[in-house]
Amino acid sequence: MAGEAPELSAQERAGRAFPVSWDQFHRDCRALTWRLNEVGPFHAVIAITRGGLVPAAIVARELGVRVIDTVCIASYDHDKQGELQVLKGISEQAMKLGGGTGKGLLIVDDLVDTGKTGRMVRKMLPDAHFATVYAKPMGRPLVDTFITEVSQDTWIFFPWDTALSYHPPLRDGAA
Ligand SMILES: O=P(O)(O)OC[C@H]1O[C@H](OP(=O)(O)OP(=O)(O)O)[C@H](O)[C@@H]1O
Ligand SMILES: O=c1[nH]c(=O)c2nc[nH]c2[nH]1
Ligand SMILES: [Mg+2]
Repeated sequence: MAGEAPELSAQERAGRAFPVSWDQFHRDCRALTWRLNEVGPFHAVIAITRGGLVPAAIVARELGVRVIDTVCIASYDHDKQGELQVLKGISEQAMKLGGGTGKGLLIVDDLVDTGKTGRMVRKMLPDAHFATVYAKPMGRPLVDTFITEVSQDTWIFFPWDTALSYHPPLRDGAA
């Protein structure tokens, strides 16, 4: 409708930016495994795709877990949150390893934001341990182990979504 303000994306609403480099992400994943090592051992890692794939690989390597499964969920179209869609569920084999309830399984994602994605996977595996690298306050209660909390109005920029680019100086005309 004419005159109506365009709907802001979750990223635009966030306001603050938290860019994460590959180095930083690797360090944060390693820090996460230090904590998880106190909780395990785990029979398998379940990565929430796609964001959970990178931390799942690092965590599984550090913890010596070789069984990795995925639960494929789509919600954000770039930065707009829509209805959750389960594109692929947890495999029968991984379900069996977790005794049907997820006991001894480790769910890994890059972050929890509103908690919508995490809540859906927790329902599938109520007894699993849920770990994320980053957590925002709304999703935090769902997570068993995480490394860094950022405010709800922060958008995290992951290294696989970004590239180096020119950044103008803070003061006008200083370029
Ligand atoms: O707590 P929530 O508000 O549900 O948001 C968190 C989820 O959003 C992102 O995934 P996304 O749906 O963008 O898909 P992707 O992992 O394929 O990028 C992120 O990787 C988490 O899985
Ligand atoms: O790259 C991302 N950064 C975020 O902060 C976020 N929250 C939900 N989904 C997200 N994706
Ligand atoms: Mg995701």
